[in-house]
Amino acid sequence: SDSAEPTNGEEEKALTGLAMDFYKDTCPQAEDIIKAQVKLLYKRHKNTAFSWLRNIFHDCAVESCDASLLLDSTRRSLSEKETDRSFGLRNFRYLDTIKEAVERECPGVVSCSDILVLSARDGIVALGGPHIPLKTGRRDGRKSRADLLEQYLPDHNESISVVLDRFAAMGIDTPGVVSLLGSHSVGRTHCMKLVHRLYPEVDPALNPDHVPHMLKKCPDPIPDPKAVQYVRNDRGTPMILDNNYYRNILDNKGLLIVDHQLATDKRTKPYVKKMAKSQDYFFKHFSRAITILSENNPLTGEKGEIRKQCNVVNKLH
Ligand code: HEM
Ligand SMILES: [Ca+2]
Ligand SMILES: [Ca+2]
Repeated sequence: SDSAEPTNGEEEKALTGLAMDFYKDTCPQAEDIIKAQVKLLYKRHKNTAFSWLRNIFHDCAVESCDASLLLDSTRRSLSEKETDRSFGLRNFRYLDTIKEAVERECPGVVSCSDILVLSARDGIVALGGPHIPLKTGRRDGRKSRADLLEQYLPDHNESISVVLDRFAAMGIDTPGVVSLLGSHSVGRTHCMKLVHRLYPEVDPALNPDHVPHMLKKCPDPIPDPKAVQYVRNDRGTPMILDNNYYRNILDNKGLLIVDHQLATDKRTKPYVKKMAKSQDYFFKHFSRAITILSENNPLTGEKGEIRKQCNVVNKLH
């Protein structure tokens, strides 16, 4: 018979520790406050939405969605933010703004990891992407995972095999990976990560029509790491999370080696083509993959803590 019990919030919590609207009793306004802050901050600083989206990858894919990404360096440990893989991550101060707004209503209740995930969710909507219902109830970790980071985050020139393996380990399949890379439909890439495709010779895989623009934006073979020199990831619709990325990479205008490989590898190319044709198909897989990513190995129950300030762990008394 089909008499499966409908699951309610309590049962959900018992299974994964995460639940829809986890704070409904302890801070019912939490999600509305976050949404309102995201709207306000996005209006003033559009590119903070790129950061919110990138954060969910850089936090959740490294062991756990535990806000380890947000910790500052201490005398004893290097922060994840200061590693090479994190190059270009920015706008952390606006997450602090959101946290402060939530703390004013409900001090000590809502975790930085949930704020990180919900700001990504609401940021995706601001960028024109899908609304993705996501669970909450994550707690914050107490240590930087800078030492493990390279095991989890693929580099810009990684092979597709390695990329697929790393995401498969989190339960994300091939179309899921292809959809997540669609995030490179917004934002920018610094010349630091691009010059190896331009100097000493231009990578013949690059579309010759795209090269003059890249050379103009990145005129130095060895860019000053402090200079803010970059190329926009998607020249067509740089501020919108849409499927234009897939048309770019099929047209050999992908900036990173991984972007280019995604459009040429026989395992990923069929999905790239489908996503280039159908925004709905892209959004469907993107929503599913973001959900899985956001539920990667959370700290729940008694584990971890609710950080008071997102960039430092709580003091133990
Ligand atoms: C194989 C996996 C990936 C690699 C190697 C990769 C690498 C990079 C690199 C090198 C940049 C340029 C950073 C800069 O120079 O400022 C970048 C930008 C970006 N990435 Fe990825 N990425 C990957 C997957 C993802 C995923 C899964 C997401 C989101 C879920 C994402 C979101 C973004 C966003 C939004 C930007 C633009 C950031 C900005 O404008 O500040 N990336 N990525
Ligand atoms: Ca983490
Ligand atoms: Ca776009």
